[in-house]
Amino acid sequence: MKLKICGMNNQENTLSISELQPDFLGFIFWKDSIRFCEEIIENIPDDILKVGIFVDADYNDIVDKVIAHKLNLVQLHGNESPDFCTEIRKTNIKVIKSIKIDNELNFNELNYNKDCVDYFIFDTKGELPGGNGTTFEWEILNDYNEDIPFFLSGGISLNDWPKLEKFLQSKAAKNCFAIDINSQFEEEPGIKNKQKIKEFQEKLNQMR
Ligand SMILES: O=C(O)c1ccccc1N[C@@H]1O[C@H](COP(=O)(O)O)[C@@H](O)[C@H]1O
Repeated sequence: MKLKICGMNNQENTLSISELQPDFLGFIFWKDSIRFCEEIIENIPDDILKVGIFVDADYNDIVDKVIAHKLNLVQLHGNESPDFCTEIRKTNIKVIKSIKIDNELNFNELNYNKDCVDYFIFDTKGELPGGNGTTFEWEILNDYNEDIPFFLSGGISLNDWPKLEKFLQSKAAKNCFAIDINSQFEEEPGIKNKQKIKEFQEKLNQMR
């Protein structure tokens, strides 16, 4: 199971967390986020894939940031349409599309296919477009029958491990590609706690 650590915005902390060799590091380019990434983070090892997170951003803004930060993937975390995702994907960048989950989501209504997205990220619906710090009932993913792989996200913490381990062994996790962690592993917005992440990663690695 792959690991994505999201909301990095500090050079020193990012390099320190990079030593753990996560599969993905995420950088938030939505200005209203408390984790907004202003500076270009340098010297991240090439085998860690860099994900840029955008919320209803302009096409040109996304393309500019992809080039400036040498991003490998973009995570579209707003109300981006399937057509918009397809246009971004045509630039040869992989697209992760966020789907906000509450108890009413009907997966049959998902109108994104493999032409427009490479992955989904299932996150909890909340006041903010992302980073709300709350989990959703993962059992709802029993209703997900598409073959597009997904990142599981939304308020995941170290305390969730027993529940997460059970979920990952269940049928609902069949297409789960990665676990995405963010606010629950922070000392302050954008600054991640290395020890907590290490502990979580070790548990996850035992399942690989
Ligand atoms: O974290 C943010 O500030 C944020 C802002 C706008 C869009 C996305 C954002 N973060 C993403 O939300 C998920 C869930 O975060 P959390 O675990 O609930 O804190 C996170 O992984 C980011 O991909």
